[in-house]
Amino acid sequence: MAKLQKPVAIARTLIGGIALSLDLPKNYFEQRQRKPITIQRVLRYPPQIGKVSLEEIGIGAHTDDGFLTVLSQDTVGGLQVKNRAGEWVTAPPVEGTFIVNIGDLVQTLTNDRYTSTMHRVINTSGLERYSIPFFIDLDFDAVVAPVPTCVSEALPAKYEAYTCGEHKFKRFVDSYAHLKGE
Ligand SMILES: O=C(O)CCC(=O)C(=O)O
Ligand SMILES: [Fe+2]
Repeated sequence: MAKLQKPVAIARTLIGGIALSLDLPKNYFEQRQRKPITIQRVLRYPPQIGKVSLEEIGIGAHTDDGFLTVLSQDTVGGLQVKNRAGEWVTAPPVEGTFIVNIGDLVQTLTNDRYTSTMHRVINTSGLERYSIPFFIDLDFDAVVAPVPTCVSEALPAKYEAYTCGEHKFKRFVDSYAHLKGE
């Protein structure tokens, strides 16, 4: 439990900061996070040796489908992040720090002012890698649409409203080929 408290506290602080950065009250998102969907996972990446096909890497290129991800990784490395210029850059482990990814919900809420980070893991270190991502979303039925301060006549809303649960479900189905079309 103690281990979970740190990412939760970091996420809460950052979520307040994101609201303030958008000229919204600090607790703006908390009103939609009374019982937010949260998941913490432990991931193990076996080492990959030789020529690595992009279809068979540790975790393929994706964005996180929630609000924020607070990730701790061991010292092995392998996480890569796509920057705005479209280049893959490494996100090396830095002791005592967490990596924070912006998720899809923030991209919609901010009308693309903040974009969800494309990232992937390729573990060619020859060692096992472990990471522990903590995902925090909104309430299942929270409505997600661009917030008023990110919409103007010059910058109309780019997204139709959807619920957090709808988006998570859609992304879940999209990531498993056998569930599509059911
Ligand atoms: O293991 C990592 O560094 C990233 C994990 C990740 O991107 C995910 O679980 O969504
Ligand atoms: Fe991810």
